[in-house]
Amino acid sequence: MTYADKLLLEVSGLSMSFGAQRVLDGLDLRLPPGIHALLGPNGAGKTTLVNILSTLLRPTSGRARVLGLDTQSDRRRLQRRIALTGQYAAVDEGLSGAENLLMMGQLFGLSRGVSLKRGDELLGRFGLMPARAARVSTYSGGMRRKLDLAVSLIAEPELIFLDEPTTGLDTRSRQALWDEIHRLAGQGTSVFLTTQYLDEAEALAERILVLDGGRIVAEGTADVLKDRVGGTTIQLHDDSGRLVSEHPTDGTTADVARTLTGLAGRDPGLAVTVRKPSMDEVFLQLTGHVAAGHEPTEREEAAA
Ligand SMILES: Nc1ncnc2c1ncn2[C@@H]1O[C@H](COP(=O)(O)OP(=O)(O)OP(=O)(O)O)[C@@H](O)[C@H]1O
Repeated sequence: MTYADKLLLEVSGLSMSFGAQRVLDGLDLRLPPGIHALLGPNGAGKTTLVNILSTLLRPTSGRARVLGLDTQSDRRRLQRRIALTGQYAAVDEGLSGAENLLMMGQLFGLSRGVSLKRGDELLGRFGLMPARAARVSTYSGGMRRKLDLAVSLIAEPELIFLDEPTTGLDTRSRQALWDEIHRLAGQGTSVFLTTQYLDEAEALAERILVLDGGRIVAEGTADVLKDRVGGTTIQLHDDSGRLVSEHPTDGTTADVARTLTGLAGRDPGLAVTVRKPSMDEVFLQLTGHVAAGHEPTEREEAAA
């Protein structure tokens, strides 16, 4: 097995333009198997990248290998090993949930019996058993999204692309999807998801990629990205909550104790907080603008 075979994704010099608009601008990426989140604001090019990686779209230039296969020349072979769940549920409205799963299972070469069995397992896992025989046209948005995910999992892909999987879902459905993504990862399926939500990227992904201006502007674990933006600090506040001073720390008990010993003599009455920058602050620092759906805090406005 070559090194490239062990990589989940390998992208070099990838660019995509629509007319005069350059959406991706010479992207380079090498990712191992695992859960990866592509984070970026509206229009950053997340869907465009996912569509290229999942073979739906041909890049203007550059190349991408997924699971060791070229997205253009090995298109067919690659399509059998990946699944894509889009922002808009792509299931047949006229069929029931069970029929959609049966159809997709058979399309992927599974027998009728196996398709039905696996389909019912998936319906159960997503809490859709009561709606098993109901037409999808009667499903709520959240139910459709879950069915969409179930449909893309029936062939047990090695890699699943989830394009903004929880956009528009209520908190409970969102949590159910998060749980399912963790479960998938636990059984060895890799996940490449896009999101505009920092908390989602932080909760799910081992590695976060920040896409902005057609390029990956940062890459790493949530902790690594937070460290790039100044890391952990000890903050001291007075009675009225005003920030009096802020001191860098590595966050360990030894370092916090040492720092506080020095400070306690000077300001014995102040309140202490040990604080890591939020993913929102990280996003602002890395891209120069706030993330979608986020009201900037005073602190972030000051930082901008
Ligand atoms: N087929 C297309 N033809 C022309 N322009 C396109 C096409 N697809 C995408 N674009 C443009 O490319 C840019 C990036 O779009 P894309 O959907 O990849 O962004 P995104 O990061 O997924 O955004 P969102 O979070 O809003 O889904 C946008 O300005 C969009 O209008």
